[in-house]
Amino acid sequence: MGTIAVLGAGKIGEALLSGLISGGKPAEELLFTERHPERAAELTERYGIASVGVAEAAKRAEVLVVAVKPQDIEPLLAELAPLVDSGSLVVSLCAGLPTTLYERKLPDAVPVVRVMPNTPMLVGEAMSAVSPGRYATAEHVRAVEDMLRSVGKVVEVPEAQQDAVTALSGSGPAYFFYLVEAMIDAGILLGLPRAVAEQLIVQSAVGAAKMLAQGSEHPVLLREAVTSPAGTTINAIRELERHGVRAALLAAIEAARDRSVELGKAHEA
Ligand SMILES: NC(=O)C1=CN([C@@H]2O[C@H](COP(=O)(O)OP(=O)(O)OC[C@H]3O[C@@H](n4cnc5c(N)ncnc54)[C@H](OP(=O)(O)O)[C@@H]3O)[C@@H](O)[C@H]2O)C=CC1
Ligand SMILES: O=C(O)[C@@H]1CCC=N1
Repeated sequence: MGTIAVLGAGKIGEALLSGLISGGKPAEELLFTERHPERAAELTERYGIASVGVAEAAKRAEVLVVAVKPQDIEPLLAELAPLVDSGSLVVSLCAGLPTTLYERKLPDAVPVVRVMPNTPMLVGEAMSAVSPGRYATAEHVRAVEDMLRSVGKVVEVPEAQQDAVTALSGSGPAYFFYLVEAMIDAGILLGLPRAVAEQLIVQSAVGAAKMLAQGSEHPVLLREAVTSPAGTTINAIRELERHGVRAALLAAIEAARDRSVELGKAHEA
């Protein structure tokens, strides 16, 4: 894949640029657009990547990655429409926005691939789900998957599943950070120094994640192995069940899915 331009270098845009650089992509083959000059200068200084306008991005890049908030999509598509054609490749990272929105607002036959990544791209551990739009060929999908594989893992899903994916893995890192934050607070409650509580919980999270990633045992078995008869863990599990933590997670992720659907509906014709 040649030059990639990220349109909107905020949190996820920067995570992608940073991950691609760490994955070996030369800075000369990356571009970004950004509406705040100070932010643009900061990113150029940090990664050596040039900031350009949308017109130059469309002219120089083979792949245009849209990473603006869904609320900002309409003016960007209006700007892009006269600049792209069927030889371009547009990749959307935006929660909720269907490929049909792009196909409606851009000229005929512009290929669009919808992707839901997550911020662990920054450390080469993203989980990304990819869905081709109407005009995207297998070759386009392969190119996008190759790009995403350099910053983590990739699955292809039917586009109808993207709102669920967004709620699960797009937002997923936030749930783990929230859990870690709450567990560190518990350490403070029990009288541990914050730095010690942080180290204990972060390393426990890393260890648990590595065991899960190995995939040799189901999470239920891994949890059971920690839960000794008449021991400490079962007392904690009883409290988690009593406070409805499992039901809270189901409801939380369903609410995130509903918001993704709503973001897409806001741009229906
Ligand atoms: N953050 C995450 O974990 C994930 C985010 N996403 C998706 O990625 C997209 C971006 O999210 P996130 O990075 O969190 O949001 P941010 O607000 O951090 O980033 C978006 C950036 O785009 C800028 N921008 C808006 N319009 C334009 C434009 N026309 N030209 C150039 N820059 C523009 C914004 O400027 P300004 O600051 O002025 O608004 C902002 O800097 C969203 O659609 C989101 O759904 C997907 C997966 C994960
Ligand atoms: O919160 C959001 O809307 C974005 C999409 C997935 C993660 N962050």
